[in-house]
Amino acid sequence: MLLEAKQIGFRYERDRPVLRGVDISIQSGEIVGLVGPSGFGKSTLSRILAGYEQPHEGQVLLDGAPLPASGFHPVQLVFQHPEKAVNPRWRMSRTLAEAGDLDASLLERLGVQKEWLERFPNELSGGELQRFCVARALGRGTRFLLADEMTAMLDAITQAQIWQVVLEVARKENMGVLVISHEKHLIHRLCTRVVDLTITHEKT
Ligand SMILES: Nc1ncnc2c1ncn2[C@@H]1O[C@H](COP(=O)(O)OP(=O)(O)OP(=O)(O)O)[C@@H](O)[C@H]1O
Repeated sequence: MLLEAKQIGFRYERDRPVLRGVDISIQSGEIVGLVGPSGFGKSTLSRILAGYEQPHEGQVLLDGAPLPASGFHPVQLVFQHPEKAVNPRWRMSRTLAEAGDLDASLLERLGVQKEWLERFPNELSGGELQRFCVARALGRGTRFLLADEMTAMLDAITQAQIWQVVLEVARKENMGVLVISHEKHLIHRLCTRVVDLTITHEKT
Protein backbone atom coordinates (compact mmCIF):
# COMPACT_ATOMS: atom_id res chain seq x y z
CA MET A 1 0.00 0.00 0.00
CA LEU A 2 1.06 3.58 -0.58
CA LEU A 3 0.08 6.65 1.44
CA GLU A 4 0.94 9.83 -0.40
CA ALA A 5 0.39 13.53 0.04
CA LYS A 6 0.79 15.47 -3.18
CA GLN A 7 1.48 19.18 -3.48
CA ILE A 8 -0.13 19.94 -0.13
CA GLY A 9 -0.97 23.54 0.66
CA PHE A 10 -2.50 24.52 3.99
CA ARG A 11 -3.10 27.69 6.02
CA TYR A 12 -4.83 28.36 9.35
CA GLU A 13 -5.08 32.06 8.61
CA ARG A 14 -5.53 33.89 5.34
CA ASP A 15 -2.29 34.94 3.64
CA ARG A 16 -0.19 32.89 6.10
CA PRO A 17 0.44 29.52 4.49
CA VAL A 18 1.87 26.86 6.79
CA LEU A 19 2.44 24.27 4.07
CA ARG A 20 3.01 24.90 0.40
CA GLY A 21 3.75 22.37 -2.31
CA VAL A 22 4.63 19.58 0.13
CA ASP A 23 5.02 16.03 -1.15
CA ILE A 24 5.51 12.98 1.03
CA SER A 25 4.90 9.27 0.53
CA ILE A 26 5.13 6.22 2.75
CA GLN A 27 5.06 2.63 1.57
CA SER A 28 3.77 -0.25 3.67
CA GLY A 29 6.57 -1.61 5.81
CA GLU A 30 8.60 1.62 5.71
CA ILE A 31 9.59 3.56 8.82
CA VAL A 32 9.95 7.16 7.64
CA GLY A 33 11.18 10.07 9.74
CA LEU A 34 9.75 13.58 9.33
CA VAL A 35 12.00 16.35 10.61
CA GLY A 36 12.06 20.12 10.44
CA PRO A 37 12.28 23.13 12.73
CA SER A 38 9.58 23.94 15.26
CA GLY A 39 6.55 25.55 13.66
CA PHE A 40 7.34 24.28 10.18
CA GLY A 41 4.09 22.33 9.90
CA LYS A 42 5.02 18.75 10.81
CA SER A 43 2.02 18.26 13.09
CA THR A 44 -0.23 19.99 10.59
CA LEU A 45 0.96 17.62 7.86
CA SER A 46 0.37 14.60 10.09
CA ARG A 47 -3.18 15.80 10.79
CA ILE A 48 -3.77 16.18 7.07
CA LEU A 49 -2.36 12.70 6.37
CA ALA A 50 -4.70 11.27 9.02
CA GLY A 51 -7.70 13.05 7.52
CA TYR A 52 -8.30 15.40 10.50
CA GLU A 53 -7.68 18.47 8.36
CA GLN A 54 -8.50 19.02 4.70
CA PRO A 55 -5.65 20.57 2.68
CA HIS A 56 -6.46 23.75 0.79
CA GLU A 57 -4.34 22.52 -2.09
CA GLY A 58 -3.24 19.07 -3.16
CA GLN A 59 -4.53 15.72 -2.03
CA VAL A 60 -3.89 12.73 0.20
CA LEU A 61 -4.23 9.37 -1.48
CA LEU A 62 -4.19 5.81 -0.23
CA ASP A 63 -3.29 3.53 -3.11
CA GLY A 64 -4.41 6.28 -5.46
CA ALA A 65 -7.84 6.80 -3.84
CA PRO A 66 -9.02 9.47 -1.35
CA LEU A 67 -8.97 8.54 2.35
CA PRO A 68 -12.14 6.80 3.52
CA ALA A 69 -14.61 9.16 5.22
CA SER A 70 -16.12 6.64 7.66
CA GLY A 71 -15.32 3.43 9.50
CA PHE A 72 -12.05 2.60 11.29
CA HIS A 73 -9.46 4.80 9.69
CA PRO A 74 -6.51 2.95 8.09
CA VAL A 75 -4.22 5.92 8.89
CA GLN A 76 -3.94 6.38 12.66
CA LEU A 77 -2.32 9.33 14.40
CA VAL A 78 -0.84 9.27 17.90
CA PHE A 79 0.36 12.63 19.15
CA GLN A 80 2.14 13.94 22.19
CA HIS A 81 -0.83 14.72 24.40
CA PRO A 82 -2.90 11.59 25.09
CA GLU A 83 -5.30 13.51 27.34
CA LYS A 84 -6.48 15.42 24.25
CA ALA A 85 -7.03 12.23 22.30
CA VAL A 86 -9.51 10.47 24.58
CA ASN A 87 -13.01 11.15 25.85
CA PRO A 88 -12.58 12.20 29.52
CA ARG A 89 -15.98 10.75 30.40
CA TRP A 90 -15.27 7.26 29.08
CA ARG A 91 -13.60 4.49 31.02
CA MET A 92 -10.48 3.23 29.25
CA SER A 93 -12.15 -0.05 28.23
CA ARG A 94 -14.63 1.97 26.15
CA THR A 95 -11.90 4.09 24.57
CA LEU A 96 -10.00 0.95 23.62
CA ALA A 97 -13.13 -0.57 22.08
CA GLU A 98 -12.85 2.10 19.36
CA ALA A 99 -10.04 0.05 17.86
CA GLY A 100 -12.23 -3.05 17.50
CA ASP A 101 -10.86 -6.46 18.36
CA LEU A 102 -7.24 -6.00 19.50
CA ASP A 103 -4.51 -8.63 19.52
CA ALA A 104 -4.85 -10.20 22.99
CA SER A 105 -1.19 -9.84 23.93
CA LEU A 106 -0.84 -6.24 22.76
CA LEU A 107 -2.00 -4.60 26.00
CA GLU A 108 0.24 -6.81 28.07
CA ARG A 109 3.26 -6.09 25.87
CA LEU A 110 2.54 -2.36 26.13
CA GLY A 111 2.51 -2.69 29.91
CA VAL A 112 -1.20 -1.88 30.31
CA GLN A 113 -2.43 -3.25 33.62
CA LYS A 114 -5.89 -4.86 33.76
CA GLU A 115 -7.16 -2.60 36.54
CA TRP A 116 -6.48 0.49 34.42
CA LEU A 117 -9.23 -0.58 32.03
CA GLU A 118 -11.93 0.49 34.47
CA ARG A 119 -10.37 3.87 35.18
CA PHE A 120 -11.14 7.26 33.64
CA PRO A 121 -8.35 9.14 31.81
CA ASN A 122 -7.74 11.53 34.72
CA GLU A 123 -7.00 8.53 36.94
CA LEU A 124 -3.95 7.57 34.85
CA SER A 125 -0.55 9.14 34.38
CA GLY A 126 0.36 10.61 30.98
CA GLY A 127 2.56 7.63 30.21
CA GLU A 128 -0.12 5.13 31.21
CA LEU A 129 -2.68 6.96 29.09
CA GLN A 130 -0.36 7.08 26.11
CA ARG A 131 -0.02 3.28 26.19
CA PHE A 132 -3.79 3.09 25.63
CA CYS A 133 -3.60 5.56 22.75
CA VAL A 134 -0.83 3.52 21.13
CA ALA A 135 -2.83 0.29 21.59
CA ARG A 136 -5.93 1.88 20.09
CA ALA A 137 -3.94 3.11 17.10
CA LEU A 138 -2.65 -0.41 16.47
CA GLY A 139 -6.07 -1.86 15.72
CA ARG A 140 -6.31 -4.57 13.13
CA GLY A 141 -7.45 -2.14 10.43
CA THR A 142 -4.42 0.15 10.75
CA ARG A 143 -2.21 0.28 7.66
CA PHE A 144 -0.22 3.41 8.55
CA LEU A 145 0.74 4.81 11.94
CA LEU A 146 1.70 8.47 12.31
CA ALA A 147 3.66 9.04 15.51
CA ASP A 148 3.87 12.78 16.21
CA GLU A 149 6.24 13.18 19.19
CA MET A 150 4.45 10.07 20.46
CA THR A 151 6.92 9.28 23.24
CA ALA A 152 8.34 12.78 23.81
CA MET A 153 6.95 13.07 27.34
CA LEU A 154 7.99 9.60 28.46
CA ASP A 155 11.09 8.41 30.28
CA ALA A 156 13.71 6.56 28.25
CA ILE A 157 12.70 3.08 29.42
CA THR A 158 9.02 3.56 28.64
CA GLN A 159 9.92 5.17 25.32
CA ALA A 160 12.02 2.15 24.36
CA GLN A 161 9.35 -0.30 25.50
CA ILE A 162 6.61 1.38 23.46
CA TRP A 163 8.73 1.69 20.33
CA GLN A 164 9.79 -1.94 20.55
CA VAL A 165 6.14 -3.03 20.55
CA VAL A 166 5.19 -0.60 17.78
CA LEU A 167 8.02 -1.81 15.56
CA GLU A 168 7.14 -5.47 16.20
CA VAL A 169 3.50 -4.86 15.25
CA ALA A 170 4.46 -2.73 12.24
CA ARG A 171 6.80 -5.45 10.98
CA LYS A 172 4.29 -8.25 11.52
CA GLU A 173 1.40 -6.35 9.92
CA ASN A 174 3.53 -4.66 7.26
CA MET A 175 2.39 -1.22 8.43
CA GLY A 176 4.02 1.98 7.31
CA VAL A 177 5.11 4.31 10.12
CA LEU A 178 5.84 8.05 10.08
CA VAL A 179 8.00 9.19 13.00
CA ILE A 180 7.93 12.90 13.84
CA SER A 181 10.48 13.77 16.46
CA HIS A 182 13.03 16.38 17.46
CA GLU A 183 15.17 13.60 18.95
CA LYS A 184 17.78 12.93 16.28
CA HIS A 185 18.99 9.69 17.86
CA LEU A 186 15.43 8.30 17.87
CA ILE A 187 14.93 9.14 14.19
CA HIS A 188 18.33 7.69 13.35
CA ARG A 189 17.67 4.47 15.26
CA LEU A 190 14.15 3.84 13.96
CA CYS A 191 13.90 5.15 10.43
CA THR A 192 14.86 3.70 7.10
CA ARG A 193 14.37 7.07 5.40
CA VAL A 194 14.09 10.67 6.58
CA VAL A 195 12.07 13.47 4.98
CA ASP A 196 13.21 16.98 5.85
CA LEU A 197 10.31 19.41 5.66
CA THR A 198 12.67 22.32 4.99
CA ILE A 199 13.63 20.61 1.73
CA THR A 200 10.22 19.19 0.79
CA HIS A 201 8.65 22.60 1.36
CA GLU A 202 8.41 24.59 -1.83
CA LYS A 203 10.48 27.74 -1.55
CA THR A 204 8.83 31.02 -2.42
N1 LIG B 1 -5.04 25.80 15.20
C1 LIG B 1 -4.15 26.68 14.75
N2 LIG B 1 -4.49 27.94 14.43
C2 LIG B 1 -3.60 28.83 13.95
N3 LIG B 1 -2.31 28.55 13.74
C3 LIG B 1 -1.90 27.30 14.03
C4 LIG B 1 -2.78 26.30 14.56
N4 LIG B 1 -2.07 25.16 14.76
C5 LIG B 1 -0.82 25.43 14.39
N5 LIG B 1 -0.70 26.70 13.96
C6 LIG B 1 0.53 27.34 13.42
O1 LIG B 1 0.94 26.61 12.29
C7 LIG B 1 2.36 26.50 12.25
C8 LIG B 1 2.77 25.03 12.15
O2 LIG B 1 2.42 24.37 13.36
P1 LIG B 1 2.74 22.82 13.56
O3 LIG B 1 2.26 22.46 14.94
O4 LIG B 1 2.19 22.05 12.43
O5 LIG B 1 4.33 22.82 13.49
P2 LIG B 1 5.40 21.72 13.92
O6 LIG B 1 6.43 21.67 12.86
O7 LIG B 1 4.70 20.44 14.25
O8 LIG B 1 6.00 22.37 15.24
P3 LIG B 1 6.70 21.71 16.53
O9 LIG B 1 7.95 21.04 16.05
O10 LIG B 1 6.98 22.90 17.41
O11 LIG B 1 5.69 20.77 17.14
C9 LIG B 1 2.87 27.21 13.48
O12 LIG B 1 3.29 28.51 13.10
C10 LIG B 1 1.67 27.29 14.40
O13 LIG B 1 1.71 28.44 15.22
